[in-house]
Order: sequence, then C-alpha cells, then structure tokens
Amino acid sequence: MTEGPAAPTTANIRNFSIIAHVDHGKSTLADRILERLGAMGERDKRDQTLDTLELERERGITIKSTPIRLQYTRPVRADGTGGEVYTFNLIDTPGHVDFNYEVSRSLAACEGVLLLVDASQGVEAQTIVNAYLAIDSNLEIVPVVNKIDLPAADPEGAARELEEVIGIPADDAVFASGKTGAGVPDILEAIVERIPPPPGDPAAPLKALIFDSFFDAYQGVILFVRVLEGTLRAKDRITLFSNGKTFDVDKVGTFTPGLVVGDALSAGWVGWVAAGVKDIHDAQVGDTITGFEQPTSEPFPGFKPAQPVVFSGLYPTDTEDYRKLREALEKLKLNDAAFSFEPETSEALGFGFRCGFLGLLHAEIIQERLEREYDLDLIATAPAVVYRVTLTNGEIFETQNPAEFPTRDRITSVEEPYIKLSVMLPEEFVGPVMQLLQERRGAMQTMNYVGKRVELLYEVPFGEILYDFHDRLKSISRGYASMDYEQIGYREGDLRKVDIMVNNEVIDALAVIVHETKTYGLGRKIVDKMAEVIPRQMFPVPIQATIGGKIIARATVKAYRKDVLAKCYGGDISRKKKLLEKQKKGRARMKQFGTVEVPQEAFLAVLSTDD
Ligand SMILES: Nc1nc2c(ncn2[C@@H]2O[C@H](COP(=O)(O)OP(=O)(O)OP(=O)(O)O)[C@@H](O)[C@H]2O)c(=O)[nH]1
Repeated sequence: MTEGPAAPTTANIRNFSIIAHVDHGKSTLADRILERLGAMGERDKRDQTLDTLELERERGITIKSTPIRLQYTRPVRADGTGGEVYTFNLIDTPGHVDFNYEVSRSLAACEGVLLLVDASQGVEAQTIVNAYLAIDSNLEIVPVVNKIDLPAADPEGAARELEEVIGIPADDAVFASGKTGAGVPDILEAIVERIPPPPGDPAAPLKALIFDSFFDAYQGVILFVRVLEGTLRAKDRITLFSNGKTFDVDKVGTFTPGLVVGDALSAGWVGWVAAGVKDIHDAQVGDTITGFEQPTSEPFPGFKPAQPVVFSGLYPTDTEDYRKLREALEKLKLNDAAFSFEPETSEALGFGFRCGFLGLLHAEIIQERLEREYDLDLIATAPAVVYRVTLTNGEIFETQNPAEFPTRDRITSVEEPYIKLSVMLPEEFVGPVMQLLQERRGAMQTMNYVGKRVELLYEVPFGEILYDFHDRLKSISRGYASMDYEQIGYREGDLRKVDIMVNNEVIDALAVIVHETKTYGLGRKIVDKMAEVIPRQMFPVPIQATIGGKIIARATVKAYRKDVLAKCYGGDISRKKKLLEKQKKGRARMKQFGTVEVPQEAFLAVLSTDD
C-alpha cells in the first residue's frame, strides 16, 4: 500500500456516475474518459493493485468494481485562465433491475450523473428508470447522446426524446462517441461546470453512507463509503445506524482504482474503510456509519436490508456433494448480502437448500458460479416468489416454497407480490404487447407517446413475469421492446397449488403456485414438456398434474418400442459401449425416482417459453 496524496478541497471534487440502458455504451465511454485522463491501463492493473492489499483472490469471489479516482486538468484558455485541477470520483453502478436498490445507493454517493442515450436507439425503459433514480436522489443530470458516429444516429431526435420523456432540455445534451472519442472533452468540462461540488461540514458529527462492500479474508469486510458529514479517521470508533454495532477503524483510504491508504476521509469524499467487520450482513449497502462518541442524529434515509424476492431449491445431483454445496454457498454469501440460503429437505430430491435471490439474473449468476467455479452438478427447482397466506386460524404464513403451500381448506386468503412494469416499444407492437400483458394479469396504468414509440406502465403480479415474460416480449416486438420494473407490495389473488405426479408419485419439488384461471393451461404445459424430456423406459410412465388430488392434465412417456430394443441388444459390442458411455454422461443432471430418471429440464418445465 502507498500513501495517498494530500487532501484536495471539496470545491474541486466531482462525484458522478454513468447511467444508461444496457448496451448504450457505458463501459466504452468510461474507458475513453479514463484514457483521456491518463488512467487507461489502470483497469487492467486493478487485480494486481488489489493484490497488494493482500486481498483474498479466491476463486469464486469476484472483487466488485471499485470507484475510480481521476485527475482532470482544465484546458488553459487564450486569456490565460483555466488549468485548474479537479478530482473526479467515477462510481460504478450495477446495470440490471435486480440490483436497482444498489444503483440508487451508488447514486446517493454522487452529486451528478452522465445519462447516456444511444443516438440510434433513443430513450429506452432503463434510460427512464435510471433517470428517475437520479432525479429521486436530487442529482444533476448531464445528458449525453452517445454513438453519434453510427450511420443510423439521430442525435437531435434522441435529445428531443430526453426532453419529451424526462423533461431534460434537449439543448443541454452533449453529443459524443465512445468509439471515436468525439465529445469527450465537452463531457469533462460539463462535469466540472454542471455537477456541483459535494457539500458537507468536515467538523460535523460523522455521517457516511455505505454504497458497496466486499469481503477480504485478511481485513474483513471492506466498506465503500461516501462521507456526507464529518470526518472518518483511522483508529476512530464507529457505529452502524441500523443495528447499533460498533467497530474500530483499522484503515481508511481512496481508490486509484487500487486501494490507497490515507489518514482521513472528510465530508464530500468517496473512499473505503476497513474496520474488522467479519460479516457482510452486519454492514449492509445503504446503512449509515456514524461516530461512536458523537453520533449524528439522522441517518441517511431509506435503508433497507437486502431482501431476496425470488427463491429456488438447489440440490446436488449426487447426494455426496451436499457438504461441498453448503461450503460453496457459505463462501458466496460472505460476499453477497443479498443472497440467502437455508437447508431444505425434499421428499423427491433429498437434502438441499432453499436459496433467495434479488431476481432471476441474480439466481442464474449464483447457480452458474456454483457449477463452474465449485464444480457442482445441481438440480434447481423452478424459481418462485414469496406468497403471503392467511390461514383459517388467523395466522399469517409466508411461503417461498410451493411444496409447503397449505391445502385450500386451511386458507382464508392469499396475497402475491406486485411490480410496476415499464415497457418501451415502437407503436406498431402495442397491440400484441398489451395482449401479452393482459394474459399476465397486468392492469394498465398509463400509456405515453414518445415520438413513434410508446411507454406502457402496468401493474403486474411479479410471479407472472418471472419465467418467460422477457423472452416473449422480445420475440413479440422483434427485439425492439425494453422493460424495467420495481416492487410495489402485496395484493390478494386467487392462487392454487398444482402438484405434479411422475409414475403415480407426487414429486414435491415440482409443485407450482398459479392463478386459478391458469391452472389447466399450466398443468397441460408442464406435463407435455415433461413427457418430452423424460427418457423412455421399458414401460409407459404417466405424468399428471393435479389440484387437491384432482387430475387436471395428463401425458405419458411412451415405452420403448420392441424393435428399438431388439436393435440395441444386437449388433456391434463397441458401438453398444459407446452408447452406454454417452448415456452415462447425459445422466449427470438427472434425478432417479424409482426406476424413472427425471432430468433438470423437467424441473424447469414451467419455464419453457412455448405457452
Ligand atoms: N459505433 C459505436 N459503437 C459503440 C459506441 N460505444 C459503444 N459502442 C458499442 O456498443 C456496444 C455496447 O457498448 P458497451 O460500452 O459495452 O455498453 P454498456 O452500456 O457498457 O453495456 P453493458 O455494460 O452491457 O450495460 C459495444 O458493441 C460497443 O462496441 C460508439 O460510440 N459508437
């Protein structure tokens, strides 16, 4: 570790972030800015720099992208003015709706944002949602129309859309290209001129916002903070506002992007703190750090502990791997406060874990890492949302596992989570997309025209968009529609549990919860898909969907035909061996029920898109 440079005054600090719809060129433009400010190459050096902090570089723990501190010297003008030096802190934000809470916390560490819009695409759903996150945080927005080098670019059109949809004056837009570097000097000047310096009194009681963190085996949790008031020094005793826990600060510092040790972080600064926090759940994103001796009276508002909203069962295909799976989950949880797991037993799948995620993408990332980095073969059950059931005895029961859903005679009412969904699409696809939303039990709130495009705002049950909604939306709109959403709470719904039986046995891990109007359609879809993917046996295997014991759909996995069998048993021995080998490999992600093998695909039959 090296000593940091002397403290700059906050008048010359600019804390900002870049926000954009996916693929509108955020990373490319950030690289161009870094290159311009002489920091190119730092990104590639980052791993090495972090290593000097003896960071644990364990496989499977991705070190999150740190903020980057940059130095910008204004050009000297003809009259001799200019040449002032500024410190820029460029703070990264996650780019997916699953992580919107983290985006809003990262934005709370800034005074401004560059809002990028692709000049050939215009405003998209995430442009709008991100812009509103920035507006809600009272940030200065510098609109940047990007990719102006593209032949299909319509920079004026994109700027007009920003004005129409979000109310940002079109004249404020900076035209740029992350590819050619055009407009980058203008962006740097706009950062200095339009984004205000951070406020705050370095002498006030300490108030610092945690906006990100990662776990390091030697130092404990490293917290990324924005100091809002006061000064944070090494050796200070600090308290976390949400839980009252107290820690002693070992080190503080800034990012270059390597972690550089300094003496203090004062109001307006962005930096890191190591305070011997052993559990990432003790110091979560969004919480406020204050001084133990002289605490601030008000925390940064709106703290909510990371709350998983999508749950899925993860089971090792090989029961011997249970322990290995638990160890891997523990490691992942060290670095991810939003991920949860607890042991779960399924009659069908044996011992496994019920895992909680922020959304489907988060679930996919974790499952993929378990399989790739920890070399585990897993069976994942279909993801489900959390239902709130009022039982006839008055108790309220929250269930994340369809297998545990009470029988109808014990239920007074059921509530399901809802989201506010925003879809942006060309006018010509409005009809079919509205139909899709109606099928998903959506209720239209508003419809706004933006040139030749339309923004639809709907309230939809979260469970209805969980599986294949995004794929269907993309295929209906030939790829042109984009979407984003936020959770808006619980509402009552007439929901039922559909059980699936394979060879006359209920497989608990296959149960799904579905709206009353959709039970038959979904039951049909699941049994058909399962009949397709379960390998044939010597005998026919019935697959049934039932509600409260009543069969609502049925399909059969046909038996091998005799002549096929005959062929298999005759002939060339080496070919037969090869076949056996092949079968063995394909067996990895299967689960055996009696003599019937059920592959992973069958567990996700409910996710198949052909409805
Ligand atoms: N022609 C042109 N292409 C660009 C420009 N900026 C980015 N691209 C291309 O657009 C695509 C997306 O760019 P990224 O920088 O990865 O976009 P992003 O917004 O960071 O994407 P995510 O990280 O996935 O959200 C890439 O194929 C880039 O090469 C530009 O100014 N002009």
